[in-house]
Amino acid sequence: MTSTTTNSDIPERFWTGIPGTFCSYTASVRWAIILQNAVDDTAKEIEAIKSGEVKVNNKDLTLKQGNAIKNQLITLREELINDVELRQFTPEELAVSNLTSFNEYLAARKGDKIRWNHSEWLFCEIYMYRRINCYFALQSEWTKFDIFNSLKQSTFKASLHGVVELAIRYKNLLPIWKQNVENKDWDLLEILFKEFIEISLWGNATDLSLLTNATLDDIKSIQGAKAREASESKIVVNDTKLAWKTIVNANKDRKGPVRIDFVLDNSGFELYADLMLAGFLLNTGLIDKCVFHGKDVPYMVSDVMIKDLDILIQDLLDRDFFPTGSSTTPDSQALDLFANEITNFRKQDKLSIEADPFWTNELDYWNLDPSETKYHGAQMHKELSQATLVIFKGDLNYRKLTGDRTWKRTTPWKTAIGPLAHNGLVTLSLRTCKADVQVALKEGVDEELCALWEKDHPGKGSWWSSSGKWAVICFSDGQ
Ligand SMILES: O=P(O)(O)OC[C@H]1O[C@](O)(CO)[C@@H](O)[C@@H]1O
Ligand SMILES: [Mg+2]
Ligand SMILES: [Mn+2]
Repeated sequence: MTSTTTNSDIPERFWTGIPGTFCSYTASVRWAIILQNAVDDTAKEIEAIKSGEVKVNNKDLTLKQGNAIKNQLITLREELINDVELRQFTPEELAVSNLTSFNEYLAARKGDKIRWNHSEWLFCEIYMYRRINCYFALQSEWTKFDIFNSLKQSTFKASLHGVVELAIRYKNLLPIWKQNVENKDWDLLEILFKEFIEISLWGNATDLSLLTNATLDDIKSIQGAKAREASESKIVVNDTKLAWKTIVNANKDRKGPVRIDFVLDNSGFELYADLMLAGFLLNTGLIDKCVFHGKDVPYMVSDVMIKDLDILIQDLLDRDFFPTGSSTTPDSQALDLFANEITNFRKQDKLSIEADPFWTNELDYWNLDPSETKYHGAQMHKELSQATLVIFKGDLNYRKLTGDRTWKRTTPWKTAIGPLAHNGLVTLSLRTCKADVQVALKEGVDEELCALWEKDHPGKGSWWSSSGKWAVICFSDGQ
């Protein structure tokens, strides 16, 4: 595993005890809120079962188990608030979930007395979601219950405006895409690639200003460029052109099927935006196959599980979920068309979704390398090596790519991603910035944005990178 960084100059990871960081704020404030929401949503499910609104096989047992889970979550929240030492997973928890790597981590640091507010952020945050998941996995009537599903669904439902906008744009562009399969207008395709990359990038923002009812001419017009310029100004590192070149080269000297993999982030609108990008790439013939990598357990509140793709398609076809009038209205037809497109892609095996345990353990992506043979790092590296390009979505993936370390913010991307810079994977990180870690900035950019953010957030200027208001698009050719 050749890496451009030697051990000595690899900085510490972000630590929940560093005062004044977004990381310590997350540990001391936000996690307790996330846990309280889980308690509340469990209580709501229990009430719905009691009232008969939710039908279950064995009502008494389900209610008894539900109350046990609710009390365990309340206790976990108290542990967090009392900043107790993190315990190992028990043998019965290990029996239902892949968690040995977490116990190894804790055993190796026994002396450090790892506590909630005294731990590496990356490990501790993921550990918390695994602790939550164990409570459900250990109760026979709750093993398939996704405690975050109601939040995932309510957020997606609220995205109606953006969902319809995108579906109509897709329907309008489809004929143009199909015309480009044989003789490609590469300039046009590049403009559309940039547009759909930005749609996927900003996935969780539903007010996609790019998506006014712009016609194709608008996109190519000055006005379109102005709209794109506005949103591009928030992208402080932008390697889109390098990713585009990779796709063009793969098309021009086709040595076999062209495949793009997505290491997914959030379900709902972000997954929907990812499907739009996949639809563009598949319908123009730029790629033959798209592989989505989701999570095997509920994770980071909103991350995609395989069942969430099925639910998304059902939601698009459900006139109650998205009230777009009768099935003959233009909006309903656009949603139905898109849902059927995705269903057909899956039937034709042009789109598949998988969920390996690697994506929900605490290992950072420096372990996405042939050298990691214990927890599927090598296996996933082999799997992703079949792709022309691997797109990593969102902030947590970015934190795992960079090891969530306290790098100088001008650290080159290829330094921050360690072995991934040289182990053959061609990668693109599409990240809305929601954490302290930030690299690959040009000289002066961080100072400028810190000063800007400081104005309205005294003492927290550097939290601009945790605000979700800026984004980065970072490419590595893996060579
Ligand atoms: O869904 P995303 O973009 O990965 O964001 C998840 C991020 O949200 C946070 O919880 C915000 O702090 C981070 O811990 C995490 O990296
Ligand atoms: Mg996420
Ligand atoms: Mn996200």
